[in-house]
Amino acid sequence: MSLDQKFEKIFKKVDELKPQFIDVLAKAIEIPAVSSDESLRPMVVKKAHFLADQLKSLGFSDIQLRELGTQPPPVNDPKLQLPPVVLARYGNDPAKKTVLVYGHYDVQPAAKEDGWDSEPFTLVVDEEKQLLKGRGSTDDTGPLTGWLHVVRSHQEAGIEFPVNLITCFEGMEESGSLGLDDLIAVEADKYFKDVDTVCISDNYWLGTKKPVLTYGLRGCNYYQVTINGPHADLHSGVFGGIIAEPMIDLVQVMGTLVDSQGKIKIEGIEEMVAPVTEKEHEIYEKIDFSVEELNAASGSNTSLYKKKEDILMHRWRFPSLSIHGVEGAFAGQGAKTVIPAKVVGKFSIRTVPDIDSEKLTKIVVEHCEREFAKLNSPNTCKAELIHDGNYWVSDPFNASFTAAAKATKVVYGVEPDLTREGGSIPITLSFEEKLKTNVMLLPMGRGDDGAHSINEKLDISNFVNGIKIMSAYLHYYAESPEK
Ligand SMILES: NCC(=O)N[C@@H](Cc1c[nH]cn1)C(=O)O
Ligand SMILES: [Zn+2]
Ligand SMILES: [Zn+2]
Repeated sequence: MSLDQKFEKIFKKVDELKPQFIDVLAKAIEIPAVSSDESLRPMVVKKAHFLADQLKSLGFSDIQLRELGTQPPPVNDPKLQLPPVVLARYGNDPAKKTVLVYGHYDVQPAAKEDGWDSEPFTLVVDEEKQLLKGRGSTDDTGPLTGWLHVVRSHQEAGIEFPVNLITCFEGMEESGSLGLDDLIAVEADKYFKDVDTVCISDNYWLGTKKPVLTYGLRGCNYYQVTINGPHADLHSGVFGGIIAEPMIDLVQVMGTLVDSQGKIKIEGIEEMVAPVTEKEHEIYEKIDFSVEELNAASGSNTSLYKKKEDILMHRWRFPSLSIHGVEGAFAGQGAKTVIPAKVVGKFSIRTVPDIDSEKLTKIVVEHCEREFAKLNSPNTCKAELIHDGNYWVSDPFNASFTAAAKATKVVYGVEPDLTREGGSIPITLSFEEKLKTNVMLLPMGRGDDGAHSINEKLDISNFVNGIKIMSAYLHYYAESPEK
């Protein structure tokens, strides 16, 4: 049977099975697997078991829920267990290539009060807009379950699976992939011994129309600054003006990190960024993107840059510093006259070549300490790294990218753009280095999916076509003469 004939059968099955695939996604999304919320850790574990059950019913073998030990500090509960990594195999034929598919089953926090139109952990199938709405729909439960549907479509279409598949599904990606590095190192010569390539579907098209393949990610170093003052929250009428307020100190320290144009004000970071090369400019010219698409995705007109090249460079190859929030501060409605006793400011820096993570942390911590010292406050200040994750840049013309480009052409009828991504998948570089294989990023969703935001969605066409691309990719990769 020719590849085209195989694709016809598989794609037909994907279309037929769409309602069942959506049903599996709905069940997975129902589990609020928020890795950053310690109280929800049992839910993250529950989702791991849900996936293991799905894999079992599909006939995967050697299914392991691998424990990673306790979560390292800073953490409230020092005995908090990390969620397990779900390892499984589908096929073990030495004559076939082996593809490791990575995805994460944990999600970002979400609450209706944040502004969602519906309950975030109840999948909404919007027939009118043809989209699936719910936390994790695009990041990353939708794409992760896509791999399971690839297997089922092959089974029901009666097409031999072209490769050996290994899953590595983790539950801490949104919290820095804690513990996974060590597991990959330990299993490099065991469970992952025969892996020829790694495919990750956990990012998005740049815009809304053109499919992309991704060959670069920024890293992410996440920090917290804790300012400790009085023993308890106090009445601002009784104590205001006569005690040193932690929140006043914190906003001053945080105010020295970045300006409103996005320029990082911490000395020593700019010097570590690799210079822009002449050749690089050509890359941006070819990419299909505009400021209008950025505005549409952000739902605003707040872009700091108007030119495509500036936007892409600042998303892909320059660092950025974002301020995320303050734990312990009054954040409700109304006018509570409180002086918070202890506040924890959270910010992260997206890192790029050639920023050294350890050096960056030293610079950041010293900067915060220096700025706090200037305040002459009797409060205490501690700045620390919560987690870091490496940036990654690859060759976009290896066998895996070539196979994915062919698969995209078969499904969408166009050559994908080759993009980098502003976001991070902390474990990507570890796979490349520890397994000595290449890694390819094959996004399923679109740039306006609202990952990490309210009303996160995945277009039904992206879900269905994504499963078809994943299927075709495995066939093209299996046929490729190189690894
Ligand atoms: N889809 C990838 C993603 O959202 N990654 C997170 C990873 C991360 C790092 N630190 C906290 N989360 C991202 O924010 O880019
Ligand atoms: Zn993700
Ligand atoms: Zn995410």
